[in-house]
Amino acid sequence: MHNALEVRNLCKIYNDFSLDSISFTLPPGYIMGFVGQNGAGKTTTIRLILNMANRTGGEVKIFGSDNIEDELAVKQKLAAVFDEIFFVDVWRVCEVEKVVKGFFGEWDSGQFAAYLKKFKLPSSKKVKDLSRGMKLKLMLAVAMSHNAKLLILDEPTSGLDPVARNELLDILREYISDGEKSVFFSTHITADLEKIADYITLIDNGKMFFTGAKDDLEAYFLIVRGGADDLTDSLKSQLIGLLSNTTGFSGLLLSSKSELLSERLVTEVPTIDEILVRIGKGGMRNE
Ligand SMILES: Nc1ncnc2c1ncn2[C@@H]1O[C@H](COP(=O)(O)OP(=O)(O)OP(=O)(O)O)[C@@H](O)[C@H]1O
Repeated sequence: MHNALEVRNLCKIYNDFSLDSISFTLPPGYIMGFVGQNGAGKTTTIRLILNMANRTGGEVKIFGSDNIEDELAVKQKLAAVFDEIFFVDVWRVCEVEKVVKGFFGEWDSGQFAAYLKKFKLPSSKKVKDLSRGMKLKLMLAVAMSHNAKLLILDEPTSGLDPVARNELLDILREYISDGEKSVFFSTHITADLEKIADYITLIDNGKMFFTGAKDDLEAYFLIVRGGADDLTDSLKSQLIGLLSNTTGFSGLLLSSKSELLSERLVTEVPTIDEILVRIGKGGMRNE
């Protein structure tokens, strides 16, 4: 069986930013969270996957098909939802279907009506009069009503209240429950990753930092704490997000570098939040 999404050595060069050899694999039936600081290159990666920007190098396969050579076939298999709504303000909810269904080969009217009902979307309201959460639900209803096998979402939960966020996570979990569909979503909200992501890909300043199962991410790093005298030069050069003062230090270390640790140091398993915060502070980079 093909992977839902395979990204290999994806590169994009802008004047002042390079996306450098991004690679990851998402199997069918799973959810992958895509994380990294502001400006890390998440939206750029998503735009390249969707062939909305020209890549400098690398390849993208969606259910085994190339995203450029087989673009038409690939587009029927995927659905994307961005932060901004692309429906015209004056359309009523009930009119959206008439306009969008022509774009998709396998539009399912019954499914769309079921989502409108489930999401409690008032069919007579105009798009401009919907709340942010309602607009997002409307975009999701469209995205999930044409039998797409891969749903790609760019920061879907940002700006939603906790109740709407939880609802969305439930919707995504239900969406993949048949084992054939997959979700790839970028986010800054680590609680969402903890709740629903099976896999995580973490990029930093356009470079790969980690990709793999969520549980492996936490095993991939250690938080190291020790007294000021225990901070050797070799350890210091490998620590990410080092915080130090006259009494001691703490930092993030790749578990594979644990040979640098002495018995006097204390180690802890970091949360995803801690990993992101430490990476944000800088230090050693995965070259
Ligand atoms: N069309 C473009 N032309 C030039 N530079 C661009 C273009 N699009 C994005 N960039 C640059 O690429 C870098 C990565 O931007 P991108 O939007 O991919 O980051 P991001 O990880 O999605 O950030 P955020 O979390 O803030 O949404 C930024 O430095 C941005 O200025």
